[in-house]
Amino acid sequence: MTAETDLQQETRGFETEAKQLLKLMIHSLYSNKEVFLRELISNASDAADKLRFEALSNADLLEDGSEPKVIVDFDKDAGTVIISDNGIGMSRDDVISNLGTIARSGTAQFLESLSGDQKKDSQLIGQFGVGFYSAFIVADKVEVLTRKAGSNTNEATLWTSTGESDYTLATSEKAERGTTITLHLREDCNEFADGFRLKQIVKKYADHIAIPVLMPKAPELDEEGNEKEAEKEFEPVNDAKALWTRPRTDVSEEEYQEFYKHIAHDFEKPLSWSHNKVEGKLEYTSLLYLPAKAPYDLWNRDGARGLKLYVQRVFIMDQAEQFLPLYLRFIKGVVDSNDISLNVSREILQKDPAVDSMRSALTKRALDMLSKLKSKDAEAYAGFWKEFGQVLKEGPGEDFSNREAIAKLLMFNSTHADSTGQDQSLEDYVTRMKPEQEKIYYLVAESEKAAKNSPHLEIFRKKGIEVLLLSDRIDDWLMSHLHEFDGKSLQDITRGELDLGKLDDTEEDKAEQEEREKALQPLLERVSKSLGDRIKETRISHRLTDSPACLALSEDDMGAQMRRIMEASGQPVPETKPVFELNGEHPLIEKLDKEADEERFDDLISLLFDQASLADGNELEDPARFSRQLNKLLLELAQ
Ligand SMILES: Nc1ncnc2c1ncn2[C@@H]1O[C@H](COP(=O)(O)OP(=O)(O)OP(=O)(O)O)[C@@H](O)[C@H]1O
Repeated sequence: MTAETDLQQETRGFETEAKQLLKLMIHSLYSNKEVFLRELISNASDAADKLRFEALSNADLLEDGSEPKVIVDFDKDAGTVIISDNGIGMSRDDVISNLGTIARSGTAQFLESLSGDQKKDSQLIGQFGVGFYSAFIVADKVEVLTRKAGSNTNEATLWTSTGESDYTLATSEKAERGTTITLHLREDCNEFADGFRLKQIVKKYADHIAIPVLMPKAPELDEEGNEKEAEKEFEPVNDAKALWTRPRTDVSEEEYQEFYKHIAHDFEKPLSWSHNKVEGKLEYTSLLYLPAKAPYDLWNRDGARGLKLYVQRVFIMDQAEQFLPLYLRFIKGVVDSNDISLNVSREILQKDPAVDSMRSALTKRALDMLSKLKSKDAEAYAGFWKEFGQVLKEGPGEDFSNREAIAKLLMFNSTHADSTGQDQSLEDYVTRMKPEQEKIYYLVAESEKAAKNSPHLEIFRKKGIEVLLLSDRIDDWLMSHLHEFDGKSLQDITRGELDLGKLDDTEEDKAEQEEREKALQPLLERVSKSLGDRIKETRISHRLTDSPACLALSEDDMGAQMRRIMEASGQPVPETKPVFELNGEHPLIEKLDKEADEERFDDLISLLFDQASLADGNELEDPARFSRQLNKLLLELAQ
C-alpha cells in the first residue's frame, strides 16, 4: 500500500441502529439465506437505472459507453462470490452514508417493534427491507470496491467489514465505473460458491431484471473429463427485458411475484396485481401491485409511497406520488410513459395534465383491482382489509369522484349474525334490508364492544333491523363524507329524533304513543330543569326498549369520536350538549315521575344522565359527584 493510500485509510464504527439491525437480520433471515443475491442484484440494477437517468443530462458519465450489466462470479477455492455492476457507483461520502448508516426514518421505532420471536421478526425485517446488509447472512467479510461514474480511476473507495462493529475505508483504484462486491463466505455457506447453485438463484430472483445478469460459462471438458484451460467467458442468464414491457401472457406468476419483491423491497408475495398497456391519446404501461402486508411506515403520511416512474423504459424516479392519491399509498408498482419528457422533475409532474389523466386512470385501475379481489377471493380480501382497510377509509373524503366505487370496497362490523370483525360490505347490507326499509343505519362508538352494547341498538334489535357498527378512529370522519350508497341514505342512529319511517309502528300505535308522551311532559320539564345546562333538551326516546335513558346528538353536532380525536390533538372543539332521551315505558322513569323529594329526584336524574354518558364511552364531567351520588343511593338501599 502506498503512503498516500495509508493516509486515506480509516476505521469507522457502524451507527448504533445499523449494528442492531445487522445482528438481528443475520439471525432472523438465516433460514432464507439465498435472498442476499436478490438484494445485491436488485441494488446493482437500481445503480444501472440511476446511471442511465443521470447520463441523460451528462453523457460523460457513461465513460467507455459500455452497456449496463451485472456480473455474478465465484471462486470455489477462495470461497467467494463476486457481484459487480457498471452502474452509478459511489463516492467515499456516498459509501459512508449508504453503507455505514441506516438513513431511514422510523428505524428506531422499527427496532423497538421487534418482539424477539424469530419468525415474526424475520417477517418484519422483510417488510423493513434489509438490502445491502443481507450480504452478511452468508459472508463473514464483505469488500465493496466502488467508483462513482465520472470520477477518476484512482478515486475509488474500498469498504471492508466483518459485519461486527466497524468497517474500514481506503482510497483505491478501479478502472471500470460501478461497484464490485466480494463476499467471503462463512464456512457453512460454501454451497454458494458454485456455478450451478448461483445460476439457479439468479434465475429464480432476477429473471425480470431489465439489464443482463452475466455468469461464467461452464468450462469445456477435455476427453478425460478435465476442465480445459481457457479464458473465462460470461453469458447472460436472464431475459434482461423490462418485465412490464412484455405481453401479459408471456409473464409467469412467479415472475410477477419476484418483480414485485424487487421493486417493493418486500419479502412476501403480493396479494394481487394489474398489468396494463394503454394506447391512444396517452400511451403508457402500468403494473400495479397490492402488497399482502402493510409496511412499517404506512401511518406516516409523508413516508415512502407512489409508483416507480419510467419514461420510455428509462428509470426517472422512485416514489412518484403524483400518480396515485394518498388513500392508495399502499399500492406499489411501475408506470412507464411515452408522453412525459425525459428530464421531468417532481415539480413539473405536478403541473402536467397528462399526469392528471394518468392518475385518474390508475386510481380506477387500483380500485378495480381491489374490487376484483373482493369478488374473487374473499379470504385474500379480508387479509387486505385487515392491513389496509383504515387507509382506504380515507378515500371517500379525499376522492369525491370515486366515492361510490370506494364505498363498495368498505367492510364493516354489523349486528347481522353478530359478526365479529369487519366482514360485511354495504352491498351485503342492502341485500338484507327489509322491503319497507329506506335507510342504511349505522352507529359509531369508541370500541367494538361499546358499539355492540350500545343502548341505541335496542329498538333495532327488537325490530330485527341491521345496524353497521363502527369503531375505528377514522369512522366518524369517514361517515361525514359518505352520505348515501346505492341511492339509500346513511343514517347515524344516535343522531336526531329517530324516525324509522315505514318501519315504525302502525298509526294506532303512534297515536297511543303521542298520548303517553303528552302525559310525561311535566316530567320532561322537571328533568330539564334539574340538569340545567348539562343538556340541550330532554325528550321521550323511540330508541330504547330495555335501558331507562340514553344520550343523542343533534343532527349537525360533531360526533363524540371526532370530538375526542380533536381534543387529543389539542384543537379547539365547538361546545355541544347532548339531548337526554328517556324511555317512557321503563319502570324507573314511571317511579321518577312520582318522586316528590326534589333533592332525591336531582340525584337520581344526575346518576341516570352520567350512566347514559358512560354507556356512550364518554368520560364523566364530574366523576366525584357521580360516586358521591351513587354511594348515597347504595347507603339508602343497604339500610
Ligand atoms: N451496487 C450499488 N451501486 C451503487 N449504489 C449502491 C449499490 N448498492 C447499494 N448502493 C447504495 O446504498 C444504499 C443502501 O442500499 P440498501 O440495499 O441497504 O438499501 P436500499 O436499496 O436503499 O433499500 P432496501 O433496503 O429496501 O433494499 C442504496 O440506496 C444505494 O444508494
